[in-house]
Amino acid sequence: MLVGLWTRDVRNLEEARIRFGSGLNLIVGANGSGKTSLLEACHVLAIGRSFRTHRLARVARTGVGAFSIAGELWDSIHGQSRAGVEWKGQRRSRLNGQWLEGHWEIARRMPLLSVHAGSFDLLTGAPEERRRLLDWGSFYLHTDFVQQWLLWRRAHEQRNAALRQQDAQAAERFEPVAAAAGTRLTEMRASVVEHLRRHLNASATSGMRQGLSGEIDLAFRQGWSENETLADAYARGRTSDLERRFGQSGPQKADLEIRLAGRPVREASRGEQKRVLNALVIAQGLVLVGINPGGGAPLLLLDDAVAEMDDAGLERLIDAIATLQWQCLVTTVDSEWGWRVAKRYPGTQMFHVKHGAVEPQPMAD
Ligand SMILES: Nc1ncnc2c1ncn2[C@@H]1O[C@H](COP(=O)(O)OP(=O)(O)OP(=O)(O)O)[C@@H](O)[C@H]1O
Repeated sequence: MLVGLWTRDVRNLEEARIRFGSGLNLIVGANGSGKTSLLEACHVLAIGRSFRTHRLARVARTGVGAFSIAGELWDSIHGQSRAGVEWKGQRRSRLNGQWLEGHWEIARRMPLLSVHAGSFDLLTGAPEERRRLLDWGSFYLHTDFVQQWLLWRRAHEQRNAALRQQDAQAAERFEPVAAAAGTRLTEMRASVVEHLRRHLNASATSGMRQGLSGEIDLAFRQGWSENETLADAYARGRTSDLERRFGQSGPQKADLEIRLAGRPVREASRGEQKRVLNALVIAQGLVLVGINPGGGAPLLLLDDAVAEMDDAGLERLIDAIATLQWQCLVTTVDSEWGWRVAKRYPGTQMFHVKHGAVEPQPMAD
């Protein structure tokens, strides 16, 4: 749970200090006030990346060239932790006063899920987006994920470098490690698909699926022929890989096919896609909770919740989150909608954002 957040020089937010509630937190403000920037700060703190840009430099307030974000976290395994991330030409992360090598340790203590304008890329964009979903799940489900992923990526890049240099012997030398780590990585990804598939059809997502023309189904493509091992795929493809100067099969080619009513979800309507996204995000959260009951509940970020969804769809999503008792930050320009939600779910916290300043809103009786 994200108990408190402090940010400096994140986009138009000069400085913000917030104590969040453990349930629904509504962030209300006009267009351009800084609502998405606040969610972006949470995302950077949790994952070390933004959901709006690959370049953290862009997150820093124009003219400043640096930003800092700190959070007070709580989970049932570690108790209270203090996490921080700052950027000044490069990213540095720290946990409980110690500088970290990467950002993994914070991600583990702050599992986060988000739905925002870019989330549609998961359904309609490049396979990379869906591989990221599979790797996200593998990270939480399997303790050897980081080790195997780093092993595979290094061996894969070394093999590709050898292919570029037309050195068949060197390429072959990296294949055993790439095949072993790549096979394990693929097993983990397949297990995530199984978990997601099960939760997608669970009762917790039934509200999100209501009104859809059929079932949501997932099919995993591992990145090479199902009829051979990865070691065999590397060996069989080596001559052709040398001609092309890069490896054509392996985990870097994996994809997840998402189908609605038997058709690729990219052909579904925007409203249907939004429901599929919402069902997927709840399924992801259930995967986390399933690993660590009681301690693994995610922080959910919903940017511009009212956009692109009918009232019934939105109501069912908020209902599901409230029932599951997950912490959730929801932004909206619609303060009337915000007050309605706050009235319906006791314990909801409300914040108002105006010209980059965030203020808690006292709740009406
Ligand atoms: N690096 C930056 N430095 C300063 N301001 C920035 C930076 N990047 C974006 N902005 C500005 O910050 C403001 C807040 O943007 P943000 O996307 O957070 O608004 P929002 O409240 O989510 O708006 P909307 O409701 O329209 O989505 C915008 O005016 C934007 O132009």
